[in-house]
Amino acid sequence: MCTGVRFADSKGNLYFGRNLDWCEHYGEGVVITPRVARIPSPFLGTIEPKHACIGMAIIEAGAPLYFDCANETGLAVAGLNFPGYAVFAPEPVEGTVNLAAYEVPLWIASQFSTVAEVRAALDNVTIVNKAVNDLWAVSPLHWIVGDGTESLVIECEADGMHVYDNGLDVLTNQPPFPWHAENVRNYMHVSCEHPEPVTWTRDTLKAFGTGAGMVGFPGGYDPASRFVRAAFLNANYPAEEGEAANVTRLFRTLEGASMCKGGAKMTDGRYEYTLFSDGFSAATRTYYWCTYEEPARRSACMDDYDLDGAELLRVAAA
Ligand SMILES: C[C@H](CCC(=O)NCCS(=O)(=O)O)[C@H]1CC[C@H]2[C@@H]3[C@H](O)C[C@@H]4C[C@H](O)CC[C@]4(C)[C@H]3C[C@H](O)[C@]12C
Repeated sequence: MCTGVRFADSKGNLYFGRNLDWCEHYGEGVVITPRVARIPSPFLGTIEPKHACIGMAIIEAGAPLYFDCANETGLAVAGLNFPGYAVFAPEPVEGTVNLAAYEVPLWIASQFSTVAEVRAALDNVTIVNKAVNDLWAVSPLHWIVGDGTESLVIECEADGMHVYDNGLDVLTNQPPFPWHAENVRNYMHVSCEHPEPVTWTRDTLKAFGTGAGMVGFPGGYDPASRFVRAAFLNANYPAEEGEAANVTRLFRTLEGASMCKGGAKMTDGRYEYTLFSDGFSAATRTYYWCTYEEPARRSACMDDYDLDGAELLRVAAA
């Protein structure tokens, strides 16, 4: 499973991150796509970035296949698993902007600077069931896109593409986003406030202690439980000042929905767990990440690299 989260600081700077919950690595690393890079694209010919991007990716056939990425203007996107629901167009559709599913994050982050721009552009986009080559299958993903103001969700199903405004600023996995947005209503009673004593018949009931208002908060690793946890924490986390405190907020919120080995097995018997967490701060144009084995956060600031180059920069292994 995966979980994505977005929020902004008091100045409107985007903080956006995700957990990558899975059972194996793909050789991924932190990759910068500079502005002069020309990325081969099956339907567009090339993608010519308007904005430099940074994110977690593998590089295949000259293209950065981003799991998630962000750009220098403060727009970010993450792909999360959506199996059983994701259906992409079998063929490109003439007269539309045709994107292979693997290039959606790069296209969004390299071409746009706001969610509003992305929403408008998606009116004329077809996401095609096209693999980068014979080595990699098409992943059944949906995407969360965020900026300093808002976020949206893109889901392609058998009945076409859906673009949802996301008033909770989180995403997990299946079922589709509207189901999760309804399901959170089952948890409206969950509160971070300390409950006041109440009288039942002749007894006065007092809370055992802190957290009493959270009884009923779902603890599971299933997508619905993680969605509620991330949405609650994202909504209730107190506003913070400064980069360090906001990055801590991002990673602690993600940790609230993360998966530990031993909790959930995949159908093949392997444990699924949070291989890594990563995130972007638009305030400092810095990408942060940490892994399951090494929780100390590492970082790469876009300003420290040549964003006007033509070559993809693999900054670090995950
Ligand atoms: C497995 C990852 C999603 C994790 C997740 O959401 N798990 C949910 C588990 S469950 O089903 O809901 O049980 C996804 C997210 C991004 C994906 C990767 C990116 O799309 C980049 C390339 C794209 C290529 O087509 C396939 C390899 C790949 C390197 C993808 C492998 C895999 O599908 C990734 C890593």
